[in-house]
Amino acid sequence: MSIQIDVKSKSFFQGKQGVHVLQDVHLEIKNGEFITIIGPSGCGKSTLLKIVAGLDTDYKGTVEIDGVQIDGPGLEQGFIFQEHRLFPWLTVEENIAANQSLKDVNVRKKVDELIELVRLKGFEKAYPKELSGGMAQRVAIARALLREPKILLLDEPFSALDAFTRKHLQDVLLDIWQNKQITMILVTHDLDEAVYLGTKVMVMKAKPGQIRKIVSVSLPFPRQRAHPSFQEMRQRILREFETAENSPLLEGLGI
Ligand SMILES: Nc1ncnc2c1ncn2[C@@H]1O[C@H](COP(=O)(O)OP(=O)(O)OP(=O)(O)O)[C@@H](O)[C@H]1O
Repeated sequence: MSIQIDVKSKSFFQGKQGVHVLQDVHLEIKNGEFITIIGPSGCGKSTLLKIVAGLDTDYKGTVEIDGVQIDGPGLEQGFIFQEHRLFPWLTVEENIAANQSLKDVNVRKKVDELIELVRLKGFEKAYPKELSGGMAQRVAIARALLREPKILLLDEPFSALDAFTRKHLQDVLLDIWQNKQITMILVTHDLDEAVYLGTKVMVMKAKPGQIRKIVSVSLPFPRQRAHPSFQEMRQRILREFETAENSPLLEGLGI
């Protein structure tokens, strides 16, 4: 599904104090694209994602999915948060099914397929407390996919995980994107992750949050992090941050 984002402005008000978070964010995302968003802390990445998810409708402008303006959360959009938000009292398969019955043959079939897709076979009956962080996040991804969203919105989904698990889940996500042809928007603080996954990397600037640059990444999948063309792309995006206003991000990248 294509997404037309036209956010003219977004502010938060606390009492009479207003924080101007987003200004003139215009972006067209084509069906099947994988957009990664990167930018300094507080520039409004999560706010923008919530607007596209229909979780925040209090802004000036419009967001359209396939030409239809959204006014709240819909079945088209799946949302994956930084923390997995699983129900601790439900097993893996029950969490994935959520409010649908596993006794329904169709639901059972879909849950089994998803367990296979997120590589959790053998853990169907496990409870969240028995899972690693990476496994729990895979359950959360499967749960979001059960509703067959056409758009998946991911807000720093792997940031709490160790580097090895993170790389593994990046590949799981690419598998899903290639198999299901879902339009993806992923917010990250990790430049490597942004370049590894995105068909386009959107670089934001802060105060107010705006698009600084959209860089197309035409490297073929699966991408090789050590390849010179990957490193060149990484450097090119990094240069977009080479201004004082974006220095907090550079610190976060350990550069
Ligand atoms: N519900 C809210 N009420 C008031 N202010 C908010 C609210 N949510 C976000 N903000 C403010 O809006 C700005 C943007 O927040 P947002 O979480 O979208 O940034 P971000 O780019 O995702 O940050 P980070 O990279 O640190 O997660 C911040 O200044 C934040 O304090």
